[in-house]
Amino acid sequence: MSTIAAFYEGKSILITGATGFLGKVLMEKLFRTCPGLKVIYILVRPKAGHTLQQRVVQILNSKLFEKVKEVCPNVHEKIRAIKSDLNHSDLAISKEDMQELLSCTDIIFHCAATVRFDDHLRHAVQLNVIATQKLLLMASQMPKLKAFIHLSTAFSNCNLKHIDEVVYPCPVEPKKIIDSMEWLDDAIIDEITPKLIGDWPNTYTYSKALGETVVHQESGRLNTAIVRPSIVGATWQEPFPGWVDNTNGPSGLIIATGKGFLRGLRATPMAVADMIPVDTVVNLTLAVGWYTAVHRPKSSLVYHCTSGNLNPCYWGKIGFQVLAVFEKVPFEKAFRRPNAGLTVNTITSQYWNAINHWAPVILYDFYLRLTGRKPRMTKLMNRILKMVSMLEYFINRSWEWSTDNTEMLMSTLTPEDQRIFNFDVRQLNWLDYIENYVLGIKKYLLKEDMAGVPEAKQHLKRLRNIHYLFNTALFLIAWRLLIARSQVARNVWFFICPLYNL
Ligand SMILES: CCCCCCCCCCCCCCCCCCCCCCCCCCCC(=O)SCCNC(=O)CCNC(=O)[C@H](O)C(C)(C)COP(=O)(O)OP(=O)(O)OC[C@H]1O[C@@H](n2cnc3c(N)ncnc32)[C@H](O)[C@@H]1OP(=O)(O)O
Ligand SMILES: NC(=O)C1=CN([C@@H]2O[C@H](COP(=O)(O)OP(=O)(O)OC[C@H]3O[C@@H](n4cnc5c(N)ncnc54)[C@H](OP(=O)(O)O)[C@@H]3O)[C@@H](O)[C@H]2O)C=CC1
Repeated sequence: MSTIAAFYEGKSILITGATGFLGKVLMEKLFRTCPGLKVIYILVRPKAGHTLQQRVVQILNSKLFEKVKEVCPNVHEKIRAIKSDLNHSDLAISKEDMQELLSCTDIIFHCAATVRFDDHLRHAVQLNVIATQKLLLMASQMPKLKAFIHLSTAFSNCNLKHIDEVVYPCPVEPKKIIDSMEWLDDAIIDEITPKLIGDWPNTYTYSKALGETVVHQESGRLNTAIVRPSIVGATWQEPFPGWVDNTNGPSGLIIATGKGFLRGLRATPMAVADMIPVDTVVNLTLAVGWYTAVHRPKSSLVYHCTSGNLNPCYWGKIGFQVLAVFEKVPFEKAFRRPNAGLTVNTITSQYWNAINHWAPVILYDFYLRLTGRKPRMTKLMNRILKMVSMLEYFINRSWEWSTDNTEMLMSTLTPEDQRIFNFDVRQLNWLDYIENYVLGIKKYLLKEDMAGVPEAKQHLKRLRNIHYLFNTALFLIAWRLLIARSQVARNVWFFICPLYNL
């Protein structure tokens, strides 16, 4: 039997962020491979008019959990949703629930976070730093606790080029930042945010760095570990390839490209695209949970869950493959034919924005207005270009992450655990992975049926014809204007015309 699965047998596990992208895959894998676990507590907040129970049922009824139901039919009995809001100063957990958590929890996986790049610093600090601190305080009162595993990001030190598996000191102590958030008003925070975050590109990466420091400071008293994934993408293998359920990171850009809105990106084709499949992150995280609890390393360890140094892929290659998949399996109802380019040149990128991004949507919105409909394309384009501008930082640079701890952990696993909890990215075939990723976006995010592919191809043919017609009309108008204004153009025209009459 798998050593890791045996370890989780009979354990009570607390997961934060279980309703998120990574949290769902973590829960799924735990239930599927460790059905002997006692209970998974999840901290959930009611959201969008859905109660806790409704949110749990929604997750368990999703496609992601189909295999779990076969292996662990009583899964709903093993999941216990605890009402909590991590934005709240006391995490808004009831006294009874708190009592149960304190006395029963064996392991904590802290995944909850705000991953928005443009979040207000106050909110980012509240969730990614203060809530982490509160959870650590809770953890310190848990007599049975064996390990506290904190999910961070490989980009928490993206101000450095080479990043080791250590917690780097922050320029300002987290405590000082937390204190200042209490008395500064939003406007002042807005003003000082750029100075505070310094070399970090956004409040997300900055607050995650502070969060790590908070975990590190507690590591003397608690058995902690930090997992740092890079850009998390769709599942590679488990429970099936290509599963994804949000538009963060590459997914949003792939949709925008496939639907024909995004026609160019300011990106460096030879920059390393350090993506990592979500199931790989989950496998490493579960192995880290086991190792930290059983081997109790003397100091708290950081694990890089990255692909660049073991099996590098590049944005140019990913871009080509994404477009190649669109040729075979296009998305439905595209606005324009998917065709995009990468450039490192800012002027070219601005030109593309004007001609390829703004001009078509402005024209289309004008047409919608003329036909009495509500214009909507300029708003959408604004959102896409905002997303692109936020991601540009990450697609124009390469980082080097050392992975000594992660490789050490891999060598510690039994061959069976290396297979069941596989996090060896050297085995990943990028072209296959990207193909499944794009198909996964189509199926699970856009909910498009493969039966609609012939119609989608037909639609693209119609768009191509419209494109040719439009270009021909544009050329004729331009030529006509030129002839009217230039003697040279008229001479060329009269020279060519007789040739046509021959
Ligand atoms: C030699 C040259 C060869 C050239 C070949 C040619 C190749 C060209 C082809 C190109 C093909 C495409 C290639 C893909 C490459 C992709 C590159 C991707 C780069 C990714 C880098 C990521 C770096 C991450 C580093 C850190 C990792 C982490 O640790 S954290 C996780 C990452 N976090 C995020 O990604 C969050 C980022 N998002 C945000 O911060 C915000 O969303 C926002 C600021 C961007 C936008 O905020 P806004 O308030 O405007 O919108 P929001 O509230 O978020 O959304 C509103 C609703 O709209 C939906 N939405 C958003 N985007 C899309 C979309 N694109 N498509 C569809 N729908 C979208 C969103 O879901 C919301 O819907 P509701 O929830 O229903 O309201
Ligand atoms: N996705 C990625 O590319 C990467 C992610 N990571 C890290 O992995 C972790 C998980 O990320 P991911 O799953 O992608 O993020 P998601 O945005 O998908 O999930 C975030 C989770 O946090 C929960 N949460 C947010 N605010 C609160 C709150 N106030 N109270 C209770 N719960 C809250 C969300 O709950 P709700 O459903 O109620 O909103 C959700 O479950 C994060 O720590 C992130 O930093 C690291 C590297 C890359």
